[in-house]
Formats: sequence, structure tokens, C-alpha cells
Amino acid sequence: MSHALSHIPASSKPAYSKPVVSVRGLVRNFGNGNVLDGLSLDLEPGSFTALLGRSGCGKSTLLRTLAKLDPAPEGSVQLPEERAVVFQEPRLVPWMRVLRNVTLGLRHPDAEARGLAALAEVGLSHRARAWPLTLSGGEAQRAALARALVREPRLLLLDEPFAALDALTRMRMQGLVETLWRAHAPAVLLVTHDVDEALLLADRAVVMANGRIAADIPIPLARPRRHGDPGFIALRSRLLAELGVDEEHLSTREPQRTDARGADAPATEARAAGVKPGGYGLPAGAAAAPSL
Ligand SMILES: Nc1ncnc2c1ncn2[C@@H]1O[C@H](COP(=O)(O)OP(=O)(O)OP(=O)(O)O)[C@@H](O)[C@H]1O
Repeated sequence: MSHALSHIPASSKPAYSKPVVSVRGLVRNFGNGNVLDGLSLDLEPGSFTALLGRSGCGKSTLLRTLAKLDPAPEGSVQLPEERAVVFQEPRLVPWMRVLRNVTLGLRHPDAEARGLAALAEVGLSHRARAWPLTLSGGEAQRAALARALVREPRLLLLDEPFAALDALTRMRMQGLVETLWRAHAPAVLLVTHDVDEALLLADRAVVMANGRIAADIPIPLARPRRHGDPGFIALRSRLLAELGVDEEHLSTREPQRTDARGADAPATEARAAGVKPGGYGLPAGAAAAPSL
């Protein structure tokens, strides 16, 4: 695939470029108040943006709007034609082999060669002829990523793509996404509940609340990023504050068993606030940041 995709490193992009995504005044109402309420957002070419916010605040609704999977909302939406989405579930067609899934709908004379190149990039060449149901969860998400990449997207929409994976696979997938982003430089919008994931991967975090972008926070950290770095820790505190999470309360109290399933007291309170304690993928000794 490298023959066809741009290889502009994110760092060498021009400082001023036209946004690849520009939405203004989006309003979406499912009959119970505005989920999107005049939301505006620009994404620069090659940028990596994390989209955070409490459960039910409208993150997936915004992403589906950008993927054009929902009917057009009120407001203006400018998007590139070359878009791809990866969801929490891989959504592979079970009766088609992996390679066929990757190239499905691709109108290109060398679609198969491109599909194979994309599978090689995600480390899945050896599973090209496999049936989706024989893949592990991580392999299936790699196939979903290959299916997105082969379309050479200028906009890559990721809706909690690692949420269903175990901690180790999740870490590997985060590394893979960063590598692919650096190699191909699409604009990425990553919906995540995991503050650490946002800080590991993104250069900007936008926080949604009340149907709008409530906070827009640059993440100017050098890569590779480490959980224990002072800049990382400071930004984590800032993001948690924007999200209304009481960091002290979550990280300093000893777990107390309070119910038959073994939930601890801070976790129970966090869930009541729409927050799940997280911290997977952390090196030993690093403080766990909650996932939303
Ligand atoms: N098709 C729909 N019909 C009716 N209500 C919907 C529909 N899609 C979303 N909603 C409602 O809109 C609100 C926002 O949902 P959305 O899935 O965008 O939130 P979210 O921030 O992605 O949540 P989570 O983090 O829990 O995935 C919720 O109250 C949801 O019930």
C-alpha cells in the first residue's frame, strides 16, 4: 500500500492548512432534547484528535454524523470523500475471507494487491485467507484497521476501537495506530473513554458536554509518551478536571469491597458519575487514570 499512500510525517506538515473537516452549528435531536446543540469543530489534515466526554454526551452521534452514517443534521458539514471508520467491534462479514473483507467495495484494478499490502502493514498477512470467525479479537481489529487503511482515508474515525480488547492487545493496537498515523497522516478522530489513551496518542483533546465542544486542549507532548512524565501527569489532571472527575478521590483511597461482585467504593461512586476506573496498560508504579 505504501506505493499509493502519502507518507508525509505529521511533523513536516505545513503550519497553515485548510481544515479537512469543518462542521458548524450541528444540531441533532432524537426527541428528548438536543444531543448536538450547535456544535462546531475543525480538524486539520494529519492531526490526531481525541474526543472525550461523559457517557451519553453525544460522542458517537458526532462520529456517526462525520461518517455520514446518520441522516444529515441541521448545520453545515464539510468532509473529505476519503473517509473510513473503525468501531469497537470489527464488523467483518463472516462468510468472506479476511482479504475479501478488506477489499470489499474497493474499486481498483489492483484491489487485491492493496489489500495484501494493508494486511502486511497491520501484521496480518498470514491470516489473509482465514475466515473472520477464526481470528482473535486483536486480529479482527487489525483486519478492520486494514479495511480502513486500504481506502487511503484523509479522515479516519475511530469509535472506541480498543475498548473490547484485553490490556496487552490494547497497548499493541495503540502502538500500531500511532505507527499507521505517522506513516499515512490521515486526520484521526478517536472517541475514547480512556484519558491515558488520549494522552498517549492524540495531539489535541476535545471534550464534549451539553451538545458542544466544552474544552479544546492541545497535547504538545514529545513522542514516545510515558505515563510517568510530568507533562503527561499534568495534562491528565487537567483533562480529568475538564471531565469533572475527582482525581484525588479515585486514586488515593484504598479499595473497599462493597458488593458481591467485588466493586470498590471509589469505583462505585465513579460509575454513578458516569466514569469507569481504568488504568490498563500502565507500567508498574504508575497511577491509574480513570476511563470515562
Ligand atoms: N438513534 C437514536 N435514537 C434515539 N436516541 C439516540 C439515538 N442515538 C443516540 N441517541 C441518544 O443520544 C444520546 C447520545 O448518544 P451517544 O451514543 O452519541 O453518546 P456517547 O457519548 O457516544 O455515549 P457512550 O460514551 O456511552 O458511548 C444518548 O442519550 C442516546 O440515548
